[in-house]
Amino acid sequence: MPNTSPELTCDVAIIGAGTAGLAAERNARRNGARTLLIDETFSGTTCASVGCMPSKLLIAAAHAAHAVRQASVFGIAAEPKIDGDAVMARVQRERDAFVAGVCDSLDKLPDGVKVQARAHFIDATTLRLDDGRTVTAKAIVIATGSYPNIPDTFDAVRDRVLTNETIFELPTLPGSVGVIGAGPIGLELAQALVRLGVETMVFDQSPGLAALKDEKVSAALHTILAKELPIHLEMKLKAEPDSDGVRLSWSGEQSGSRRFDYLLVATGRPPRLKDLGLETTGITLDDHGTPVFDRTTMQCGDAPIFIAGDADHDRTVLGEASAEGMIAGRNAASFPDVTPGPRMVPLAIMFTDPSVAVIGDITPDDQDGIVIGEASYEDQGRAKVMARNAGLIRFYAEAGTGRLTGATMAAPGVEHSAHLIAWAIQQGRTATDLLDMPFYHPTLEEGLKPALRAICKAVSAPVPADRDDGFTAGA
Ligand SMILES: Cc1cc2nc3c(=O)[nH]c(=O)nc-3n(C[C@H](O)[C@H](O)[C@H](O)COP(=O)(O)OP(=O)(O)OC[C@H]3O[C@@H](n4cnc5c(N)ncnc54)[C@H](O)[C@@H]3O)c2cc1C
Ligand SMILES: NC(=O)c1ccc[n+]([C@@H]2O[C@H](COP(=O)([O-])OP(=O)(O)OC[C@H]3O[C@@H](n4cnc5c(N)ncnc54)[C@H](O)[C@@H]3O)[C@@H](O)[C@H]2O)c1
Repeated sequence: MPNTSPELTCDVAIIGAGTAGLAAERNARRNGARTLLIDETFSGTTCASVGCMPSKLLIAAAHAAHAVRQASVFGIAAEPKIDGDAVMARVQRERDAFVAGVCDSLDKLPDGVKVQARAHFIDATTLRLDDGRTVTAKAIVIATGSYPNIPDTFDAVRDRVLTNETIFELPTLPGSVGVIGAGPIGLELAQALVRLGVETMVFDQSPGLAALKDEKVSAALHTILAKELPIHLEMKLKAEPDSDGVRLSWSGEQSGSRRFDYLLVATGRPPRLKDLGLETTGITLDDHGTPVFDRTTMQCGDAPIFIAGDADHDRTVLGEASAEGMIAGRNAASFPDVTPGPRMVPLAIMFTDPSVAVIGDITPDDQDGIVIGEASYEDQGRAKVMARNAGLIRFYAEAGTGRLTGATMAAPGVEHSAHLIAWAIQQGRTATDLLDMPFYHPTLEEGLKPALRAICKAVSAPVPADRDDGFTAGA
C-alpha cells in the first residue's frame, strides 16, 4: 500500500525501485532498518520493461528466423515467413509477464514502504518529494538508474527516433531502421532487426565495436557481423525529415545518404542524476556530475549517502546493479558502521551472434607482465558441425605464473563458456589449472584449450602431463 503521510521519517530511504533499489531496500530491511522505497512510477524495472528482457525476446525471435534461413546449409530447404505483428505481440506479451512479476514483488513489500513520488535532496539526510512532502532518513541510497541519451544531431527528426524505451512498443516490425551507436544496445537490436527482415544499417562515430578494448577481437567481430549487417564506423551524421521517415547522411571513410522509417538511437545511457539536488549534499562529484564513491562500500565520501546500479555509471549491467544494491542497503542500514562487500570479477556479455564477453582486466598487447593466449573458432570442431565456425577469443594472464586475469571473447557459445572463465579468474586459477579440468568432446568449450595452451607455452608453465596435449580429433 502506498505511503501518503505528509512528513516521513525512516532509517534508510532508497530513491528508485529498479533492480539496484529493490536489492538495497531488501537488504537494509533485512539488516533491521525501517525503510522507504521511493519511485516515480513503480512501473517495473528497466531490465524487465525496456531493457534486458524485451531485447532478449526480440533476439529470440530473430534467432528463430535465422535458424530457418540457415537450414539450407544442412540440406533442409526453408524460408522464414515473418509476421511482424505477431513478433511484436509476443515480445510485448512476455515482457508484460516479466513486468507483472516485478509488480507482484512490489505489492508484497510491507505496508508503508512504497512511496510514489519523484525525490530530490535538500540536504544530505532530507529529500523533498514532488508532492510537497519531505523524507528524513539516517541514510539514503541513490538508485535512480540511467536514461537514453539522444544527441542534438537528431533534434529535427525526434518523431522518428526510437530508443530502448519506445522500440518494443511498436505494433509491428518497421521496414527500415538506421541504428545509431554500435554499443551493446545498438548491435544486439540491429542484428535482431536485420534477421527479422528489417533493412538495417549501423553507424557509430567511434572506431571500434561495443567499446571493446581488445582491437583484435573487435576487428574479428566486425568482420563477422558485417556479413549480414552494414556497419559504418567513424562516421559524421546528419539527419533530416523525409516523407514519413528520416534521411540520414553519413561521411567519413565512405559517405552516403538514405531514407529510413526510423532511427534507433543507442548512443549511451548516462546516469539519471539531473535535478536530484546532489549539490545540496556536500558530496564530491566527478567532472560528469556523478558522485565519487567507494566501489567496495558504495558510500559517497563519508556522507550518509550510498549509490548503486546504473546511477553510479560504473558496471552498468543487471548483476552488478543487484550486487551493488545489496552492499549499499546493508551499509546504509548500519551507517556510520560501514564495511566493504566483496565485488565480483567484472563480466559483461553481449547477446549478439556470436555472443561477446568481456571479463576481468583487459590489458593491451604490449603491457609488461602480461601474456596473451588466443584461439580462433574458424576451425573448431563443434562449431563446424553447427556451421557456426567463426570467432576469436583472447585470454590475458600474469607472465610469471599463468594466472588468468581477463578475457575478451567473441565466439559461439561464449554466453556460457564466459561464465567458466569468469569463475576461474575469480578463483585465481592458472591456465594449467584449467587444462587439468574435464573438457567433454565435441563441445564449444574445447575451443578454449588452444588459448590456454598458448598461455602455458608463453609462461613456460606445464600443460598437465596426463591430459591431452592438443590432439583431440575434430576439436
Ligand atoms: C536495452 C537494454 C538491454 C539490456 N540488456 C542487458 C542484459 O542483457 N544483461 C544485463 O546484465 N544488463 C542489461 N542491461 C542493463 C540493465 O538493464 C541495467 O544495468 C539495470 O537495469 C539497471 O538497474 P537500476 O536499478 O540501476 O536502474 P532502473 O531499473 O532503471 O531503476 C531506476 C528507478 O529509479 C526511478 N527514479 C529515477 N529518478 C528518480 C527520482 N528522482 N525519484 C524517484 N524515482 C526515481 C525510476 O523510475 C526507476 O524505476 C540492458 C539495458 C538496456 C537499456
Ligand atoms: N547484454 C548486455 O548486458 C547489455 C545489452 C544492452 C545494453 N546494456 C547496457 O546498457 C548500456 C547502454 O548501452 P548503449 O549501447 O546505449 O551505450 P554504449 O555507451 O555502450 O554505446 C554507445 C555507442 O554510441 C556511440 N555514439 C555516441 N554518440 C554518438 C553519436 N552522436 N553518433 C554516433 N555514435 C555515437 C558510441 O561511440 C558508442 O559506441 C551499456 O553500458 C550496457 O551496460 C547491456
